[in-house]
Amino acid sequence: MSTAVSRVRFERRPVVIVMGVSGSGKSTVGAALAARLDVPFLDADDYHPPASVDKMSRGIPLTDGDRWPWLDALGTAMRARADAVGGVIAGCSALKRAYRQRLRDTLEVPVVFVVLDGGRETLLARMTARPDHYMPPSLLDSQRADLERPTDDEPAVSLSIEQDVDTLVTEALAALAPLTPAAGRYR
Ligand SMILES: Nc1ncnc2c1ncn2[C@@H]1O[C@H](COP(=O)(O)OP(=O)(O)OP(=O)(O)O)[C@@H](O)[C@H]1O
Ligand SMILES: O=C(O)[C@H](O)[C@@H](O)[C@H](O)[C@H](O)CO
Repeated sequence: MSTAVSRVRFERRPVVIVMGVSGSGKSTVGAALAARLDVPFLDADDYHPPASVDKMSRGIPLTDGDRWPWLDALGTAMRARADAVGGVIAGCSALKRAYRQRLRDTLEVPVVFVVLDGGRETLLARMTARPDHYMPPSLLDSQRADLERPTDDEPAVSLSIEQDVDTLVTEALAALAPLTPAAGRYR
């Protein structure tokens, strides 16, 4: 857990971005965490324009220029949920520090990044086994090259993906609980 995360106090309920490279489990862990916290889950995959999905499915990595409007669309949608419901979880690669800062600037409320971190072999195996996803395993190395892990001054909790989903959710809940007002705690 970073020093910065211990200073976060959620206003009502958790506002969290589950981040990591493709295949790290953002959609799976993010949705399970949101269900436990009883907050909406937004999958960043749903915010890409068709041209970006087409690009990735042809094995071409996205550029910063492709990603800025996508990050802004996701951040705006998260902000609306945070305002309406008090909390929200998103699954978003958020690979670079500047992307995370852009999301934080759009959100304007405290957010914690839950980083799903793991080795190339595990990631490749999970991407290869996954049926019907537009993201080809050939893009894993560019994802890993783009990844800038959060530093201590960013509000982030890092978890190892070499554990089952239930364990990851339990660990994330344990990290988030002290930051959450009692009335907003999960059921
Ligand atoms: N901790 C885990 N243990 C075992 N399998 C997992 C775990 N987390 C995710 N998986 C599986 O690995 C695959 C990738 O997970 P998922 O699609 O959630 O990743 P993702 O980060 O959202 O990927 P992408 O960014 O490419 O959409 C899925 O088939 C999922 O069921
Ligand atoms: O920033 C990016 O390159 C993209 O967000 C990718 O990470 C994909 O969207 C996702 O991982 C595949 O589903």
